[in-house]
Amino acid sequence: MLKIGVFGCGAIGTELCKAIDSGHIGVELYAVYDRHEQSIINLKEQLKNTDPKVLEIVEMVKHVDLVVECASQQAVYEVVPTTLHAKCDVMVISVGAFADKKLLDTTFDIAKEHGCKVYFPSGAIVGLDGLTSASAASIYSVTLTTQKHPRSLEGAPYIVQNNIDLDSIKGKTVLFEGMASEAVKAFPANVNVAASLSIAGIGFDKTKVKIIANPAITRNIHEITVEGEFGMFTTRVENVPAPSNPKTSYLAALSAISTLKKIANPLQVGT
Ligand SMILES: NC(=O)C1=CN([C@@H]2O[C@H](COP(=O)(O)OP(=O)(O)OC[C@H]3O[C@@H](n4cnc5c(N)ncnc54)[C@H](O)[C@@H]3O)[C@@H](O)[C@H]2O)C=CC1
Ligand SMILES: O=C([O-])CC(=O)C(=O)O
Repeated sequence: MLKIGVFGCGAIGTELCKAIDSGHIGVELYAVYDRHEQSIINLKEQLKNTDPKVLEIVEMVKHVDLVVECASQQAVYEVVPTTLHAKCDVMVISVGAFADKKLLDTTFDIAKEHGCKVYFPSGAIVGLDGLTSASAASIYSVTLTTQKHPRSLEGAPYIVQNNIDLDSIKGKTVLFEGMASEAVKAFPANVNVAASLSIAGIGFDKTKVKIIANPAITRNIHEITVEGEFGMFTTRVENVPAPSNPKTSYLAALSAISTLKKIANPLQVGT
């Protein structure tokens, strides 16, 4: 059975570990890690059947087949190279880190050299299957429009640096319009989805992103429009936020769970 290490015991890591613990995925939860001990304790309290070891990444990769990074863009710099050098596969949730072209290129090179896989789940968006299919021919444009409640944007570097008072936003307000390369740095905990779109499609410097604060909504809304040689499609998802982290959509946790199921399953459905 595939041995899994989960790096990051927050909203996504906890849902993923609970799903593995339920026995429905068919993989073994071998180890977990978080820089906050309390997050590990909280996660472990929710497991009924397994008691994973707590191992830092350097130790974790000696024992597992696949590491799931669900921590932060900063963690990707530590977790991904260490995992691949140990000849383990890695699933990355904080995909925005790969706006750093050097990191993306290095990751590709190490993975290729060691015959490892790097998985980027669809996360909180729908439509990556269509974009992946469409990218076998020319893609003309990819646009992401994200709407979140102002509370979900708290602490983002863009908000802090521009002294934006989120409490004063009373109606639907466009806060950011630009390319994915800037968006994932400006809102690192809000639009990692822009990074997955960029990697699947036409890259970080051509994928357009609009971020809207909307105090009237309770869900995280992501709309995607893709135009290309294949024609055109639009998708829209209204995501229920994860209970313990309103920045994150519950669908992102489900996407990590489903990607793990896909890895463990001999049948592969979808693009
Ligand atoms: N690809 C996608 O569609 C989505 C990606 N995300 C990203 O996934 C990641 C996880 O999301 P959540 O579980 O909601 O976050 P969270 O904030 O609930 O949990 C993250 C956990 O990782 C730990 N952590 C962060 N950096 C660390 C480091 N360098 N070393 C050790 N532990 C570290 C934190 O202490 C925290 O317990 C975040 O980067 C988030 O922005 C979130 C939603 C959708
Ligand atoms: O969960 C979401 O709605 C999207 C998100 O936070 C991200 O992509 O970082």
